[in-house]
Amino acid sequence: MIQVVTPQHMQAIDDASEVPLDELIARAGAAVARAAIRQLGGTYGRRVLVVAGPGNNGADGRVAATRLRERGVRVAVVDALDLPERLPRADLVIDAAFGTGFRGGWQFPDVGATPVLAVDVPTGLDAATGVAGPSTPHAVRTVTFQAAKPGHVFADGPARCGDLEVVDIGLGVDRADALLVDAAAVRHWLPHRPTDAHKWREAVRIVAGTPGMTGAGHLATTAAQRAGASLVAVSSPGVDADAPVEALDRRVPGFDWYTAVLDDLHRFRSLVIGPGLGREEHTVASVLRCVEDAVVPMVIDGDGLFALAWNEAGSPAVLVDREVPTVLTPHDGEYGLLTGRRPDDDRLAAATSLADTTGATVLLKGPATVVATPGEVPLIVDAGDERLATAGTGDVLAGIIGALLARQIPAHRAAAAGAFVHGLAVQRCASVGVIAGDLVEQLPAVFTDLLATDA
Ligand SMILES: NC(=O)C1=CN([C@@H]2O[C@H](COP(=O)(O)OP(=O)(O)OC[C@H]3O[C@@H](n4cnc5c(N)ncnc54)[C@H](O)[C@@H]3O)[C@@H](O)[C@H]2O)[C@H](O)CC1
Repeated sequence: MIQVVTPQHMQAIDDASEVPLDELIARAGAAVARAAIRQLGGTYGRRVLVVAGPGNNGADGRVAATRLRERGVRVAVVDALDLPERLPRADLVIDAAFGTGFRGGWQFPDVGATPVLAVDVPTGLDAATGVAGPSTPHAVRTVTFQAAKPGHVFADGPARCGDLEVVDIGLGVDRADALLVDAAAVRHWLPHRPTDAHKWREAVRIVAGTPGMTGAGHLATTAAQRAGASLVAVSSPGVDADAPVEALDRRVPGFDWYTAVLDDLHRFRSLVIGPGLGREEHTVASVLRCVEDAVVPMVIDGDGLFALAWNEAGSPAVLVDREVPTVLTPHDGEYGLLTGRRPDDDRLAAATSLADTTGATVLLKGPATVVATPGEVPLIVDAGDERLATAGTGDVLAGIIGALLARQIPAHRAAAAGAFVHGLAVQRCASVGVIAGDLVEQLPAVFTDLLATDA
């Protein structure tokens, strides 16, 4: 997994390093020059313009300029604080104006259609949050050093950075502030089905869907099945319609259904509760009883999160006493319900603080999803895309995580692996018109490919 380190932490790592700054800059600049040559597809006859600022980012760019000249590239360097009226023509612009030390108020020049290679971060992109300033260029590639920064993965970061290259310049990272989840990690986390498997061994209990919202139960159930649950029993309170044929259809009344759910919950390995349950007072009461008394790991999603938020004592009070893992899956609005405030730009901090106050694993949904668990390094999943922003995809994610919990994967990894395969599933779908059920259909192939790949 790629390490993610905040800019402040990276500064501390730099300060503590025995490698002199000049040497770090020499290594950084050489890496930028190599990336530029790859981007140009050669050196002969190529022209590069370096926009170099007054700090270390500019110094990286000036070293790159020297290296490129040594390789025969025609290089012009312009001072970011003294830009000429007309920029020299070039095949590639290297943005070495400002990096993590940028404080705003400077405009990157208009370079038209010339591709931009950014050093560390495109100038104006906040390396801590990914929020771009008004003139931040859209780089085709960004070369950063030693570790990715949160700004590369959140908010405007991915669109402004282009392809991200993380180069080792010889700094020891003492600890990562987060890790970017990749296929190798998820493959490593997935257990093999034991030869003595039986259908109750990885059984998932689902409470989802109500009259008019029956799709939520269906999607969570089929997702859990396709993510490897050996058996799924589903209840959609008050619904008088068949569950998917392979699932156990546990019909429960619209009120006080918690007794029926808790009755034989010990036979299951996880409980998914919340999708499409509605927000009635009696529903809140049943959800809370389940959260208090459920003896298995659980995923609380959608209206289940609403129920937590409307508990008079507050959600932390219900959750901290649970002795088995809990995964909360809020989007920003649900996070706001739970905490009284939507997450701000620092999404790592937002997810971590909710995890710390509740003791739960928090999966904060977004274009880059954050998974935080007390005592664990936060995980970031950026496998999905905007096609996931459609009705029912959250129900699918909850079902997948329920299955992974039932397969005995620890909650932190189950949540991140769930988000990762959810993202891979959408990558296999059509570019337009994707519906949540399409993701479910892709899951067996996603798992098969993940397990088959060498790495
Ligand atoms: N471990 C690493 O990742 C390394 C990264 N390196 C590079 O160093 C920069 C950060 O360097 P720093 O000098 O701290 O910051 P900047 O170069 O971004 O600029 C600071 C410089 O600029 C002035 N300034 C800031 N904003 C403005 C503005 N709007 N107008 C005018 N002047 C401004 C500020 O006053 C300072 O003088 C990092 O991004 C990497 O590229 C090194 O290679 C070492 C290892």
